[in-house]
Amino acid sequence: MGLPRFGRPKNGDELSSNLFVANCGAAVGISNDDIVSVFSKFGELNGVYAADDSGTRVIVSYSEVCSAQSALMALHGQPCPQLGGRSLYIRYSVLQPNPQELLQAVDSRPWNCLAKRRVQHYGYEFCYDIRNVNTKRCLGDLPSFLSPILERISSCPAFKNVDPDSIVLDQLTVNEYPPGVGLSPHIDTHSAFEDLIFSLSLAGPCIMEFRRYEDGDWRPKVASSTVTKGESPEDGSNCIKKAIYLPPRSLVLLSGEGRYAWHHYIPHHKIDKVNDRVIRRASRRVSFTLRKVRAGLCKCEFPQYCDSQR
Ligand SMILES: O=C(O)CCC(=O)C(=O)O
Ligand SMILES: [Fe+2]
Repeated sequence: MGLPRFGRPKNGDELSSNLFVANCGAAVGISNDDIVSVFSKFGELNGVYAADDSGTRVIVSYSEVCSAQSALMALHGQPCPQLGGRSLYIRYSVLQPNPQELLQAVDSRPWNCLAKRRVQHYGYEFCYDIRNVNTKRCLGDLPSFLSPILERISSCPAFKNVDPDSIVLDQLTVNEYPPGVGLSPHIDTHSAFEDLIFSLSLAGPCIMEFRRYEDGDWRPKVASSTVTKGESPEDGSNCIKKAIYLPPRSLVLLSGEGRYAWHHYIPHHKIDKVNDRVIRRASRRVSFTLRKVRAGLCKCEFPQYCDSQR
């Protein structure tokens, strides 16, 4: 899979557990051991990597963001006596997930075939018959190919004030949709997962529609054989709708009302209309849905949609 790829954070205040360090490296007489000995004073290191072929720029990767923060504050712009008095230039650097590598990683693992799409589950299996996870059977830790994504999520400034535990995600469902295949309107079972649900789109785009049904569901309250026009998921005339476009490499986050009270739905279309543009679905869309399995009962403010409160 090659060396990890790092880049400048897009968002100016994005912290990271990785530092880009310039004026430092073999070409200016500083060995990797010297770098490790200076930077390891601030916390546990994952490694030191060449940032490019210059021999003067390295990436110092820590296990914890706070270690990187302390090292940056102490060492940036200061002559460093242990490194021959050189002044280091330091900034944060983020691990960049490589979409091709993520797709190769899942394609090298076995897929489970559902009627119209293929899925993989990591952490815990999601059982479609009960719309819940089997918490008694842990499938193990999330795979290492997810690390760059998990790191980007945990270092995102939007989560500066959230309980850090709420973004320790432990369940991944990978969905592969052929063109024309979508997903019926649903709310992820409240008792199965915590509040934050992330979905990363890869390979191809789609529209995700959000629907708020006042009576709780799109399904008729009578036997399904009597479904009439106006009660199919396609129709959706008895709800408020909002749609968002999910291009490849975008990450959508469902939380609060959007996670607990709105159905999400991927229309079974080969073509989507986005404003006035017509967007053709690619040969496939692969999504990585990341969630945290719920430990107790859901206590959300939307009891009409909540299986824990019914
Ligand atoms: O494909 C997606 O982005 C969403 C998948 C989803 O909603 C689910 O697995 O519950
Ligand atoms: Fe879902």
